[in-house]
Amino acid sequence: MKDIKHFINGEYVGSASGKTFDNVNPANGRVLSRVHEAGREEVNAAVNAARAAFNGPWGRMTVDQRTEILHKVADGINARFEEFLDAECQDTGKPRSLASHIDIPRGAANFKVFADLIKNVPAESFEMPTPDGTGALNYGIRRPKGVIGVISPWNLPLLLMTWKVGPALACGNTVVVKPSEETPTTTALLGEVMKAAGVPDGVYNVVHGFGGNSAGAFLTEHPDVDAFTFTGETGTGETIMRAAAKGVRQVSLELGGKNAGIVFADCDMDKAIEGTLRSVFANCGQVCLGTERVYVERSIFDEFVARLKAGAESLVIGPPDDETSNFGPLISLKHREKVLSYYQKAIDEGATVITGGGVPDMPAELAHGAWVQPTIWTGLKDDSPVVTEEIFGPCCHIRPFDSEAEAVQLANSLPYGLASAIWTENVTRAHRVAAQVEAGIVWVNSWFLRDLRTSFGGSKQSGIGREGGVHSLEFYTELKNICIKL
Ligand SMILES: NC(=O)c1ccc[n+]([C@@H]2O[C@H](COP(=O)([O-])OP(=O)(O)OC[C@H]3O[C@@H](n4cnc5c(N)ncnc54)[C@H](O)[C@@H]3O)[C@@H](O)[C@H]2O)c1
Ligand SMILES: O=C/C=C/C=C(\O)C(=O)O
Repeated sequence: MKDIKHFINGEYVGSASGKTFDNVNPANGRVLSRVHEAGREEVNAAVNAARAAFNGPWGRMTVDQRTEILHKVADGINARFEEFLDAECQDTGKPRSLASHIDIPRGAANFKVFADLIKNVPAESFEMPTPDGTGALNYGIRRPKGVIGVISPWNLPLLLMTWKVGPALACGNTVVVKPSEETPTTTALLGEVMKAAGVPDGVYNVVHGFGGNSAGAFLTEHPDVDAFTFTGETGTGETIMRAAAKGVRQVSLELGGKNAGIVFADCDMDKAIEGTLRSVFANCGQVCLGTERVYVERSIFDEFVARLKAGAESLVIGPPDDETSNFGPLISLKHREKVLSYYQKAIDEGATVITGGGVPDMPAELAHGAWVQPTIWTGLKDDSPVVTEEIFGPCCHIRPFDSEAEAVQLANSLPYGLASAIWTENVTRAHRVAAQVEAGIVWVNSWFLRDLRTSFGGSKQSGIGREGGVHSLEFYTELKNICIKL
């Protein structure tokens, strides 16, 4: 059985305690590898290594030297594309067609984009008068923050981890990464790529383990980490924020959502169906940006529901190695219990189950996998937990609306505000509604269309701060003003 170890100061090391946990393939329930669980000792070693590399070789490099190495990291991911793809698909069960188009290419792009960006950020400067007439010049310079703690989730493991590590390193920081316990493999593999690309030892460190009372908590409690960047559940974000408060450390939080899709009668129905299908069911519904509430103008409600049902029923459920499959399992049996509890709640509350609602029949070799059916409901009340709480599964509730104002009010009715998708061919309406929807990201006639230079993040309980483009550089650097009296 393969062992997955921590990556500390350029070396793979096991846990002193000898403690390990199983990494399970959610498509068939088989154990893929044994993962070492970090104690305080390993976390401490990783943070110390990161600090030494920050004060040492990485901190001393020029921006050109650093960015050249980060391009090599991206090239290294691409050179080992199939290995990354296999690892990601086995850890998550997601279709190869998805991971080969999104997860792994974005893993590489996240290094290239921020390596290029950092070379092109202008600095601000202000000239000012002084009473003696000589004047003064103010100018800003950016410096890396130091050691960054990166805590990432399991749904897009390589993509979401590199989305943070790419800009953090480009800005000259060093990192200690705690990947999700469900998906440790690509984060571990990246250590080999870093080493081969010439990233100095200690710049990229990885500790494995769980959240509370394990590697995650030990990392956030460590006093020598300067800032934390986290993607995951809102409740975990609150816990991390509390830990970061000690020592007044900054946080960037990309949290949960309960995203609304708004479909107007003047939409292009083909586009709205195709986009909504993706936004509800891609990655088995485990995308933070995914749509779980769909509001449809009443005159097209029945047609929309019928066509989304047909689309959901045409999805091909299967494991990653089945090339025809485009719908994989959930991440774990534990997560399936949560999703199925909402499937039951919907029935208890009198929903009309348009399609799905249970567990699909799978062949014997996949019977222990975390499979669920793509599911659509109608008829629930607006305050049902199925409509107000993030399920993070392949399901949505569809509800009719009668006016634009009602659609906006419904979309804004929850404490989350991550993303929204609006479907209309009326460009004036698109601008008007997009401006009113309370979300950090609004797509019009598209979904998950990403330009990495744009801001990314959530409002309300969906997060704090923005990453992407210069916004990432703002988080991963400290801006200093220098005032020179002339
Ligand atoms: N806003 C975004 O960009 C975005 C993107 C992807 C996922 N998400 C959200 O992530 C969630 C799914 O991911 P998940 O289940 O892995 O989230 P999670 O919060 O359970 O775990 C995320 C990470 O935090 C760690 N963790 C858990 N408890 C911790 C603690 N007390 N201290 C330190 N670390 C701790 C976990 O081990 C894991 O590495 C969903 O809510 C989804 O909406 C948000
Ligand atoms: O599941 C959440 C998806 C997040 C996507 C990004 O952070 C991104 O595309 O940069």
